[in-house]
Amino acid sequence: MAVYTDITEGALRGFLEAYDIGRLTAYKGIAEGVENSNFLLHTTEGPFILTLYEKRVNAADLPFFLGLMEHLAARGLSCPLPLKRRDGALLGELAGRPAAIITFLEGIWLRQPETIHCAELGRTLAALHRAGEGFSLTRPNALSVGGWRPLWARARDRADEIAPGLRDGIDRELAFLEQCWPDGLPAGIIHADLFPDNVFFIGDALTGLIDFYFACNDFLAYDVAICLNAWCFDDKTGIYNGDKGRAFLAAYQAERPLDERERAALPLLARGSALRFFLTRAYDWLTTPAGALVVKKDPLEYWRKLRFHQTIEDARGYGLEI
Ligand SMILES: Nc1ncnc2c1ncn2[C@@H]1O[C@H](COP(=O)(O)OP(=O)(O)OP(=O)(O)O)[C@@H](O)[C@H]1O
Ligand SMILES: N[C@@H](CCO)C(=O)O
Repeated sequence: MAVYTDITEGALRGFLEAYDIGRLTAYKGIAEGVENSNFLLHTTEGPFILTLYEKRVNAADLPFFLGLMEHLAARGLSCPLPLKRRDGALLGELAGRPAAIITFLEGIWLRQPETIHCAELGRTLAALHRAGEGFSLTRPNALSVGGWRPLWARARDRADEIAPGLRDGIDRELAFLEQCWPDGLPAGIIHADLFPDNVFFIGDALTGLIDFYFACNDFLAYDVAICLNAWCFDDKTGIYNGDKGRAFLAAYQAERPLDERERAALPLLARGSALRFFLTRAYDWLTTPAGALVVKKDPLEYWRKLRFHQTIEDARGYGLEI
């Protein structure tokens, strides 16, 4: 559930006076998501999404996230557009939290994406990378190689409670990745959390991307590796699906071919991105109190994916034609 901060109708109506979006006719909290509080609003002008930014989002990053959505939407990417208040600001305050209204995107996210959806994703990820060019603000990726050790330090001592042997396994992997992490790959704006729950479809057509609150500047191929992890493994068996991987990579490359260095780095980037999601999940797993309303995500799913990537010698292992 993700309504951490409740709002009253009176406060909401007051907040909406700063906008030009018609009269409020209904609103309700949205249960999905774990980071922020989201509400679906209906006004006489249509549906909108209201987001109250919670503690894990650094308020200093909000101009980057909101500005980025504006930049991408202006370049034709289908993503929410933050609405300007009458005073021109994108951000206001509601119930003591920074708050913004963004446009509503039609579509639903797919619990079991198929090969055709992975191809749509590849095409759109490349479009996102192209559309991000020229965005004037920057935000380093706090969850890339430099951020992993501090995160690990907060989970390491209790890691074997998740599964015996994890502490040593992750120690070794982290040391290896810190030593071998590539540098100088093509970089730009990445989404950094493009999981199926952040991608909407109607039928087989991709209608838009949401949740840019991990977006940052990093290697573009790191985003590719995140998607291989999040989209191309079979949910039930945990086995890598070469058809999905091939379709995703071919569609991406049709719009933005990976260069030789990116291809060579793909297995490492896939290991790193699996470690990144393992670490945040492990931390949450160990620190979220029992009985909390948020559903904890399984860190071991990402440990298993990481172990698979350790066996991959080159990008052909993911279905990339070389
Ligand atoms: N622009 C939008 N149009 C339609 N629905 C939206 C939009 N933005 C958010 N939603 C709905 O709100 C839900 C939660 O949004 P979102 O994933 O951004 O929340 P979050 O708490 O920041 O997420 P996460 O836990 O994935 O980091 C989505 O699954 C979707 O149902
Ligand atoms: N997509 C992340 C959650 C944070 O958005 C995960 O599956 O671990």
